[in-house]
Amino acid sequence: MKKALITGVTGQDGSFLAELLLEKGYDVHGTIRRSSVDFRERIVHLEGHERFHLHYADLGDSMSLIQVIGKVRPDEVYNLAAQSHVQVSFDTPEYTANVDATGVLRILEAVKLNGLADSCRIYQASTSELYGKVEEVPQNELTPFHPYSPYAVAKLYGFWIVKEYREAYNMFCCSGILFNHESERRGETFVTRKITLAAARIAQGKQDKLYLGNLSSLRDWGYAKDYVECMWLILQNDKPEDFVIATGEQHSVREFCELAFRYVGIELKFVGEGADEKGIDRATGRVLVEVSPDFYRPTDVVNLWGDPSKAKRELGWKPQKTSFEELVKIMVDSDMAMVASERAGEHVRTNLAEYLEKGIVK
Ligand SMILES: C[C@H]1O[C@H](OP(=O)(O)OP(=O)(O)OC[C@H]2O[C@@H](n3cnc4c(=O)[nH]c(N)nc43)[C@H](O)[C@@H]2O)[C@@H](O)[C@@H](O)C1=O
Repeated sequence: MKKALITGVTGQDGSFLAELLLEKGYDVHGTIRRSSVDFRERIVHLEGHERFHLHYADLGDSMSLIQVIGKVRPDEVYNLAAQSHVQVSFDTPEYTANVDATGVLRILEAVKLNGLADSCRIYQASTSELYGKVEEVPQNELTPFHPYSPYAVAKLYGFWIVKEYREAYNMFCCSGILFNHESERRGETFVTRKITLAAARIAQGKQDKLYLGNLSSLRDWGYAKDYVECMWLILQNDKPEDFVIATGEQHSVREFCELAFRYVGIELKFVGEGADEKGIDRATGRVLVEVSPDFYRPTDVVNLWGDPSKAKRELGWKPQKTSFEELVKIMVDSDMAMVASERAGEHVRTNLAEYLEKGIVK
């Protein structure tokens, strides 16, 4: 039985990957951080599974990583833990560098120090943010990087240190350069989930308005559940290599918004430009979407569009298994049900949604 260790198992990708690896018969170990609030919501259904195990560890703490890797002795490590919010990285740049850059080095060294350099395969969660202020469209594995946020600069170190350990020590370590990938489990402060949650709340009379930043920003959005399959495929490949994972399709934040509101029965019309742009309900004339400069970033990445040809060709991966339209529908349906339900924990989300609405949390 193969053993996998997933850092960041409580996140969107970690939880989907844990499910996939359990289905494939792996013994799955995940690392969690101590927190006074419970953030195990996405994995609570896996707890109690005989092949699912949790350990305390932190990417900022070498000793914890050396210990957990020494104890588990995994065949595969998936390093998905990160401070993953780009806007937050402008407020916490040093923390972001510690976790997203040096944290990757700590994982590599922990594997090496435990004598697993020849046997353990390592997947590093890299990102389309490396392309940042893009130098070509669409972006593939040969496109030059131009990171454009503290998050992206930290992730660039992660990418290069993985490449370095592969070449210097012959380790099987690879980066998946994943473009934006979303789902019903996406954190509520990323733009897609912020929109689907707000659309559901507005449709059910629980929120008045949605405040967003740059509506013209373009992204290549895929379904996270499809993308974790590719993480696994990258580690099953004959040789360690880096891959772009994307759908090959591009949409704006505005388009995402229009579609999400359409699914809850509201047709939006966008009028105005820049910070004055508004999304108006065609039926009632109510302004439902407004732009708030609070959500502008000091430097923003505005034109991401991935070319997944290499992953298709060499891994047999199928992009767009779930289409853009299906993705938005999955997220809206889930949020409509969640907002309508009175289930435990709802109050926590309600408060967060109110904070989002007021711009207290980005
Ligand atoms: C691949 C990459 O994907 C994610 O990073 P991200 O692309 O920054 O994701 P996001 O959903 O925060 O922003 C997308 C775009 O949407 C614009 N935008 C407008 N209005 C709001 C707004 O109100 N909130 C947010 N969050 N963004 C907004 C914002 O300015 C940006 O241009 C992370 O998983 C990251 O870890 C990662 O690696």
